[in-house]
Order: sequence, then C-alpha cells, then structure tokens
Amino acid sequence: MDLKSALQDDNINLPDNFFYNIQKFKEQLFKWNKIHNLTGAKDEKTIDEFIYDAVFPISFLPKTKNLLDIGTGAGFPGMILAFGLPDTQVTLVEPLAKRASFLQFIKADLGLDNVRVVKKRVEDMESEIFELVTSRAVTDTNMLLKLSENFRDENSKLLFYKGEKVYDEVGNDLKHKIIKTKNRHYLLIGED
Ligand SMILES: C[S@@+](CC[C@H](N)C(=O)[O-])C[C@H]1O[C@@H](n2cnc3c(N)ncnc32)[C@H](O)[C@@H]1O
Repeated sequence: MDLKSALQDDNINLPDNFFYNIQKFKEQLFKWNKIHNLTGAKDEKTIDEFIYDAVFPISFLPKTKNLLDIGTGAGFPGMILAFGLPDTQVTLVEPLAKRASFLQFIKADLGLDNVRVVKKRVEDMESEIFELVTSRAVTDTNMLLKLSENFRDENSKLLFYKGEKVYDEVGNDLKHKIIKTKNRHYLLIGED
C-alpha cells in the first residue's frame, strides 16, 4: 500500500499541503543523501515507512502548542510532524552540521514558519519548556528523560519512538502509555 492510502486508511487528519511537502522533502533528501550521509534510508519504500512511522502519532497525540524533537537527523520524526501539525511550533535540535543544514534548507525551501532548527547538542540548548518532547533512535529512555529535563515541566508529555525493548526501559513509577503498531512501540510519557 502506498503512503497516502495507508495514512488515509488510518483516518489521520493531515493538512492539505502535507503530501506536497512530503514530495518536495523526499526529492531533496534523495539529492542530499547522494552526497552526504544524512540517513540510512536510501530507497523510496524505506523513506515512506519512516514517514508513516513519524506521522502516525498524530492519530493519538493531544493538541500541542510547541514541541522539541531531540536529534532529528534527516527529519525523523520532527520535520515530518511539523508538516502534519502546522499549528504547532516545532524545534529541531541536531548537532551535525550537514543534517542541520539540510533541515534548515527544507524549512526555507518550503517556507515553514512553524519550524526552528537549532544546530547544537540538546545539552547546550538554553532551557525552555515545551508541551511535547519527541525523539527517535537517539538514546535510551533514561538518558532521554535526563536530556529533556530542562525542556519540560509537570504538564509536558514525552513521545519516544521505541521497539520491543521499551518494556525493559520503563517501570511502573513512570506515568506512561505504550501505543503499538506493526513495527513500532510509541512510548507516551505523562499519560495514564
Ligand atoms: C541515529 S540518528 C537518528 C536520527 C533521527 N531521529 C531518525 O530517527 O532518523 C541520531 C541523531 O541524534 C543526534 N544526536 C546525538 N546526540 C545528540 C544530542 N546530545 N543532542 C541532540 N542530538 C543528538 C545525532 O547527531 C544524530 O543525527
């Protein structure tokens, strides 16, 4: 099934320009990835799987004023969430120059007013509170909780894109929910 049909089948509510932005993003990602190693996803099928994986949480996330994505790499999930959530201010923190430049290029090319790219390690970012913190494939849950300390308060939610090992990483003391799809365990912290 193609990406559009899969997302429509799931009734995920996306803005009109979502697939236009996705198309442009993919064209640039292919171009840049030939020269720089931005992501291991080299073919369209894998990139579509990454996009589906990134955007699926829109089906269960509460409305969010702002979000911080830690270690966005080539755009997953933060840039894709920014396409899907035009009313959410999205901060992408990524220290690697080539990846941050790519994210900055996409922001400018698509005129994304809701995206800010910070070329830093998250530890070096100035403290600021976000309603939602996301991260995929950066580090384990404990370390992400630590890295996000200066960027959340008691009302913030955290969404970490995990695999089956998530059950070894969370205890009952942590208020959380795990939402499963075929290939993903989404860990949503801050919700029962
Ligand atoms: C394996 S990649 C994953 C990229 C993307 N999230 C994805 O799922 O495709 C990990 C990314 O995290 C970034 N990273 C590592 N340590 C970081 C830190 N302390 N703060 C912010 N980003 C970090 C790396 O530069 C890299 O781009």
